[in-house]
Amino acid sequence: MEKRKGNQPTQLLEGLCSFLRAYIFSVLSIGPMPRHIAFIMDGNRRYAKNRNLEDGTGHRVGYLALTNMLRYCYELNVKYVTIYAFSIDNFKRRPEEVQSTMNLMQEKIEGLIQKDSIVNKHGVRVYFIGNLKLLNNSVKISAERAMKATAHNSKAVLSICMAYTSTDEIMHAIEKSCKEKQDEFRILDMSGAGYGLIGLGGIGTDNGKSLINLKDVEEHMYMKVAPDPDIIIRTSGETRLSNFLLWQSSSSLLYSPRILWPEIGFWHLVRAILEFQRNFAYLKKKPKQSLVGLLVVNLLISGFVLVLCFLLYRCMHGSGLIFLVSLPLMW
Ligand SMILES: CC(C)=CCC/C(C)=C/CC/C(C)=C/COP(=O)(O)OP(=O)(O)O
Repeated sequence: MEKRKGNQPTQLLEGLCSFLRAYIFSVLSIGPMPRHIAFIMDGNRRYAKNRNLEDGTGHRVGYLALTNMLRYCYELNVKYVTIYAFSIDNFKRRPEEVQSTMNLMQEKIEGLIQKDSIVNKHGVRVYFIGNLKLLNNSVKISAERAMKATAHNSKAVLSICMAYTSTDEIMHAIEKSCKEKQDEFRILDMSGAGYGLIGLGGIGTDNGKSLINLKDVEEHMYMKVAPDPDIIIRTSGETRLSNFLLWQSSSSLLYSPRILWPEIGFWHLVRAILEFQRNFAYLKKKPKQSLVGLLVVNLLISGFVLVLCFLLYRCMHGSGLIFLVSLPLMW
């Protein structure tokens, strides 16, 4: 009984926050919305180091930040989310560190399979993207189980890039495409039907046609499960892509807030989307639209947030005067 009473203010606050988010999201939706957001979750170890926390704590807090981000994305109806969870280069870290990161990943992947997990709650299908052969056996089995367990979910797609780099993805796609073409030739060779069906003069001939084309390669990219990302968010202020989605990011907005991944929050996502909307015409090569709509969106969000903060402050402290005085500092 006591427990329920103690939880009431928290529940009330949570309800208020989700109402506030719903309002802001509906205002944001006036503008063009991203279909696919990708995250480079940079700065987990630095977060722990800056706070003298144990090794690995940064990644645990980082996972909490990730679940919040996913929730906001799904509330916003962003259908595709991709995360850079572990790069092939990360295997070069100290073996104990790699092992403890893998243990954490496995624990979290197992968590995704649970009925009440964030992905099952929102009907999200999970894909593990990358050279999964490089993962240790138990993590690989968990990843495969999670893909199978969520295969019936169809509302959204979460791509978890593990043992991934873009160069590896591109090499893999080219190798697969060449192998596929070689197999086609072999079958035609054996049948004696000639190469007319695939429009080529056979292996080794130079008739001006490529052996493989763009479509073949794209067909074998790991990331073919999602459209190209509209926004890539990389924390810790870094503006490099670090071998992440290089093939897919030619028209993506890169947003790099100067915070470490565990510190990422709702407002960073809102800012990234506003930035995407501001640059939409440039990114998508569409004719420029009037900025009035965006201005209205900004004003509506800012006005609403200010009024709400003012009311909250009044409820908690009796007077809103200090709030109004400290407003310029907060903004
Ligand atoms: C379900 C699932 C797979 C969850 C992933 C959880 C999670 C937060 C992974 C982060 C992994 C990672 C190597 C981040 C980069 O930070 P860093 O370690 O490079 O930190 P630094 O930038 O401070 O060095």
